[in-house]
Amino acid sequence: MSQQGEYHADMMAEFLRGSGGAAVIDGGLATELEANGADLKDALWSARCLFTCPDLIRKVHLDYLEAGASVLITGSYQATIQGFLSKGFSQEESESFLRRSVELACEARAIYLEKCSNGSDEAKDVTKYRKRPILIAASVGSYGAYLADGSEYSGDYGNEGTLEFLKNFHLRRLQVLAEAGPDVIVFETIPNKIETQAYVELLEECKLRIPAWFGFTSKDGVNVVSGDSLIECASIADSCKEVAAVGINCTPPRFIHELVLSIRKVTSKPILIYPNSGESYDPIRKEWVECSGISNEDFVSYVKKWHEAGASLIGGCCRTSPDTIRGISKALHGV
Ligand SMILES: C[S+](C)CC[C@H](N)C(=O)O
Ligand SMILES: N[C@@H](CCS)C(=O)O
Ligand SMILES: [Zn+2]
Repeated sequence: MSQQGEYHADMMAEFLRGSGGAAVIDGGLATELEANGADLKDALWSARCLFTCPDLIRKVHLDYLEAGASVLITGSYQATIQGFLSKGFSQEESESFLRRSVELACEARAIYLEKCSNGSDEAKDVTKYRKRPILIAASVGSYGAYLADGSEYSGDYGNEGTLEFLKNFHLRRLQVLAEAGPDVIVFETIPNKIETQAYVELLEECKLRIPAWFGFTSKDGVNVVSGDSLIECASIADSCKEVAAVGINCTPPRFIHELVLSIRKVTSKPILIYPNSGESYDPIRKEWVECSGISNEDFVSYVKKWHEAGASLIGGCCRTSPDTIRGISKALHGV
C-alpha cells in the first residue's frame, strides 16, 4: 500500500477503534430539515438551506450527535457552484456556501463536545452526551443530484455523461470542500461506473490529503442503479489509495445484506452503509411516496446483521431521522 493509503487506513482503524468497532453515521439531513419546516421544493433541494436557514442545518447536525451519530455528513449534497451560479450568486458566494456547509458541521461538533465536558446537569445524560471521536464528512452528491430530476436514481446522464465532463463538473467543488477542513470527503448516491471513474481520477490528480468514502446506490440488490456492475464500481473505488471506505447509501434496507456481502468480495477496506427508508422519490413533486417504506423498528432490526456481514460504518439516508439513529446506536453500542 502507498504511504497515503496507509495513512488513511490507519486513520480509519483508529476512528473505528475509538467508536467501539463500529461507528454510527447520521441520518437524513434533508429529511430532518424538512421535518423542521424547511422548504426543499427547489432545484437546489437541501442546498437552499445554506443561505435560507444555515442555523437550522447546525441544529439538525446537533440533533444527530445527541442521537448518537459519530459522523456528520455536510449539507453540500446538492450544493454545486453551477447550481448556485444559475440562481444568480457569484462564483465567490457559491464557493462560500460550500465552505459554510463544512463550517456548520464543525461548529455543531464543537458545541456538542463542549457540552459533553462542561459538567452541567444536561451533560450528565449519557444517552445524549458521550465524548467520542466525531468525523465531519463533506458530501459530494452526484451530477444527477445537480440535475434535480432524480437522475441519481437512474444514472442516465445522456450525452453529458462523459468522463471529462464529469471531472470538470466536480473539480472546483471538490477542491473548495476539501480546503474547508472536513475529515473525509463522502461521494454519495453514486449511480454509475463513469462517475465512479471520474471521482477516482480526480482524487488521484488532486492530492486532497484527506480520505474519501464512496457510497453507491442500488435498486435491485445486485447492481448500481444504472445497471452497471456494483462489483466493478466497488473494485474501481477499492483500487484508489485515497479511498478509505466503500459502501452503499440511499438504497432500500431489504437489499443491504446482499450488497454488503458482494462488496466484501472485492475490498478489505471498511464498508459503510446508510440506507434510506425504502420509500420511493417523486422528483417532479419533490416528495416521497410514504406507503412504500419500512418503520424505524424494522430498519433497526437489520442493523446487527449488516454489522455481522461486514459493515462497520452504519447510519441512515433519506427519510431516516434522529429516532433511527438512536435505534442504530442502541443496536450497536447499547446506548
Ligand atoms: C437523493 S434525492 C431525494 C435528492 C433530491 C433530488 N436530487 C431532487 O432535486 O429532486
Ligand atoms: N446526504 C443527503 C442525501 C443523500 S441521498 C441528505 O442526508 O440529505
Ligand atoms: Zn438519500
